[in-house]
Amino acid sequence: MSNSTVRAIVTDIEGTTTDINFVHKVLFPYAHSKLPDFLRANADIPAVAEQIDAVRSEMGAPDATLEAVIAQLLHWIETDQKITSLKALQGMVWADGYQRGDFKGHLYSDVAPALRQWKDLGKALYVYSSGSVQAQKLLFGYSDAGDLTPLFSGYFDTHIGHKREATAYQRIVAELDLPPAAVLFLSDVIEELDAAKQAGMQTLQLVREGTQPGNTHACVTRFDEIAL
Ligand SMILES: CSCCC(=O)C(=O)COP(=O)(O)O
Ligand SMILES: [Mg+2]
Repeated sequence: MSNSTVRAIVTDIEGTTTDINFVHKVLFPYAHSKLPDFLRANADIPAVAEQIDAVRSEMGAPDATLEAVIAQLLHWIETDQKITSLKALQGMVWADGYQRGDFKGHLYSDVAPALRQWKDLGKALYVYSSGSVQAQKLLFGYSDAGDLTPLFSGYFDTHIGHKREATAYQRIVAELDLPPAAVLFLSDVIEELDAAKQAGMQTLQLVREGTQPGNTHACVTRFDEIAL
């Protein structure tokens, strides 16, 4: 058992556990190519219809045709918008890709061993990503290190709030029922770390290849440099 003050760890995905290139060069293009036909085929399924209506609402166009909705979604993918309805629909499309073996969820080689070690030390592990909870479970469930979902106690997406807003982190610590200072947030993005720190959480920046280190949060380049 560890004596560290950290009792729970909340990790970002893109740029933290996972190469940004996997998200931008594999997942986003896959969604871009498959989403139009997925929507045309499944628009009447209630879970899909609900997200299509949410897109219309986000567009401020309640009567938008399905083709207009598709065009909007493709534009949001191209411009990497973190819009909850887009993220939900992407998760549905990626499910097919993972299940068919078109790709596996990329994890840096240091991630799975560290997660297992932290879990063995009694730390509760959570994910917080702009990707939907379904997309998070798929990435860790079909990861290139195997199914890591049993390691996690919970998942948060933009339903809890946006990642650059302190209120999202306040809600997460309330859900965890822990003092904020007992929760460590890991991310590559300074604005996310700033928001988590503002909520009272401990923070660490992951400086993976291509990430610019900041000077307001402690930095590591790999999960195995994190001593708990
Ligand atoms: C959950 S895998 C897909 C990640 C994603 O869609 C995304 O927008 C990345 O967001 P993050 O908050 O992990 O940087
Ligand atoms: Mg990130």
